[in-house]
Formats: sequence, C-alpha cells, structure tokens
Amino acid sequence: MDAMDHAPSVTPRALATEAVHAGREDLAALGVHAPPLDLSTTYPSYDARAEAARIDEFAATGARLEGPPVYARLDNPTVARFEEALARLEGTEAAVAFASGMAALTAVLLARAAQGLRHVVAVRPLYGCSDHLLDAGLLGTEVTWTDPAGVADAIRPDTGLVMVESPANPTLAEVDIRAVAHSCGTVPLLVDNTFATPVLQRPAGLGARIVLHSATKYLGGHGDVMGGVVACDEEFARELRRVRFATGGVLHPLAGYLLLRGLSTLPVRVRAASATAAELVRRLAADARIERVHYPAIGGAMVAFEVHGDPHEVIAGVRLITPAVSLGSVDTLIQHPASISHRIVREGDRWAAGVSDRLLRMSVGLEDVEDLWRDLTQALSARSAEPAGVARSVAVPSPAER
Ligand code: MET
Repeated sequence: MDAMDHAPSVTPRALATEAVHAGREDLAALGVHAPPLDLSTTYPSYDARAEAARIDEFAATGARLEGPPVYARLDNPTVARFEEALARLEGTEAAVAFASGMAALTAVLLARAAQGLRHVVAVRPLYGCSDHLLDAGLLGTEVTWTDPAGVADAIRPDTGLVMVESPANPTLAEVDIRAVAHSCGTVPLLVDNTFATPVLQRPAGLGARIVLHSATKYLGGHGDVMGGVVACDEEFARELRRVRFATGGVLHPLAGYLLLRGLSTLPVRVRAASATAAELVRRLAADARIERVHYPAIGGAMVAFEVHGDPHEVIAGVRLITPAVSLGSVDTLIQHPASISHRIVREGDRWAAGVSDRLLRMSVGLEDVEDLWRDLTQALSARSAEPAGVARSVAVPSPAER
C-alpha cells in the first residue's frame, strides 16, 4: 500500500464520524488503537541552535512547532489531538485548549487587550464567573452590557470582542447568532457553545469568529475532567498560543486524553440526553407545581424551571438526581443558580438577566426518563415545613440505602 491509500478523504465526513476519527488519523500508521498519552514535561534535544530557531519562530508567530515539543507549556501531542478533533467538530481551522473554560476566556481577553482592544460588549446572562470576570474588570477590560439589538450601538473603536452565550447559562435564553455576528461588523464575536455543543449548533458557520467551551461539561461528558477550549481561525489561534505559553493555563495531557475520548461519544450522549430532557420538559410544563419551564428551541439536555414553592426544598429532596453544580455529565445534576453558578453576580443584575431566585437548572443525563421523573416529582412534593428532624429524618434514606 502506498501513502495515498491513507490520504484523508476529500468528502466531508458527518459529525458522528468525525467524533470518533478526528485527531486519530495517524493511529493505524503508529500501530496503536488508543491514542498515546504523552506526559513529558520536557523533550531532549542535542541541537540547541535548532531549538533556539524553533523558539524564535514560535515567539514571532504562535504557529505550532514542527517536530517534538520543547516544553509542555508550549505544546503537547495528546492535547493537540483533542484540539484537532474539536476544531473539526466546530468547523474551524484550529482550536487551543486550556486548563479550564475560565482560563480559555482569560486568554481570549488578554489576546485582545494585548492589541489595545480592552472594551468588551456582552449580552447577559452569561455563566456567573464569565459575568464576574468582565464586570469586575479583573483583567483590566471594560464591559458594556447590552441586549442583542444594542450590540452595534455599543461597539466603540477600542472594542475587541462581543460575547454571547446561546443557549445561555442558566436561563437557556437564545441569541440569533447570525444576526449578532452581522451587528459586530469587524469586531470578533465570541459564542460560548458549552450548552449546545457542536452536535446542536456550530457558531463558526453562523458568523462567530471565536467559539468557547468549558470542556469540563459535555465534551468530557463524565464529570471527571476539567478543561477549556477555544475554536477559531488559525490567525487568532496563534495569538492564543502565545498567551497560553506566556501565562501557563495549559490543559494537562491526561485531561486532553480524556477529552478526546469524551468527544467520541459526544453526539450519542447529547442526542440521548436531549430526548430525555424534551420529555421531562413536557411533563414539567403540565405540572401544577411548576411556574415556568425554560427550554431552548434548539433543544439540548439543559432544562431550567421555576417552582411555585421553595427551590431549596427541591434541591434537598432529590435522591437519584445529584444536587451539584456543573453540567454535561452522564448523570443528572440539579442546582440553584442564585446560590451557586451565578452567586457571584450582583442580585439586581441576576434578576434583570432573568435569573430569578426561584430558578432551578437541571442537566439531564443518561438515566431512564421514568426514574428521573419519579425522583423529580417526589422532590417537588418535598416540604421543608415538616418538622425538621422528624419527617425529614424519616424521608431521607441513609447513604447506604440511596
Ligand atoms: C463554580 S460554579 C459553576 C460551574 C459551571 N460553569 C456551571 O455553570 O455549572
């Protein structure tokens, strides 16, 4: 067989195919089936002149090095496989991975600020820490909050970024990405695609220049790996790699390995959990104990709802569902945004963005829908008004019984 037999096909491959093959094309040639996990922090080289030239090249351009890495803060082959796969899934030229979603957003803001573009236009709600990072100006940036219709007017000569989430955390409000991208003109639009994942939405194809993920969520998919990633064009990826090298928010290679593994089941997980979420939404919407259900037109596995009663009782009452922040795992999680994910946002700003104190956010996992509904409905009937220590101690099974 000659090399041509292994040349990548020019026919675009479907998402489900990319999910299991992207970033792994050379494995057969390497004679392995699972991707190698390279934990090296440094790499030997007997030619320091050549290393100097490679470092000069990286410092000047931010382009990925040819050949072995010099040092793990600069590049890692296992992480690069995840980056390649995610870029393919998002339909971008490149992707750059970080230690967390917040490290990824930080690098984007620093890269723009380094060009003298310190002003950000953003649409609420955003994830609470993203909101806080912008609102508190922790990186020396300045934010103007607006609604999607106000984006064009909010842009100034020093605006370096427009940022939206769609569906947004935690209200699941949707933004017309194509329309906002149009309003941005030449200013890059960043879309946080953590909730939708490329299975449901590919913002780059709708005009976003920068696509952000907390990879900790659906991309990893099992609640056991923390990471962040930015999918973008190669020009901006070069800026991000330079910032990453200088600031050090790198993704650990084991995290890169687990994220690549997570991607292979991403389409199956997202579709299955979304079908269950849609059924739970139907039932919640018909339930008299629920005041309002939020579910995006695009679908997905995230559901939010307001209860007539005390949301804390629902959190305290779940037994199968895990009462925990985060999302995108194989198991169902529920949390109270005003207490946890959006706690750091000022109360008035939360309310104005639609994050009421009675809102609960649920990340639907892969359990059977009937088991989830049974747990939800018993939690919705829980009453903390019952004498504490009497009814509650009877109602709560011991950990061994759960
Ligand atoms: C530390 S709070 C939030 C973690 C995660 N970004 C979430 O929205 O659940």
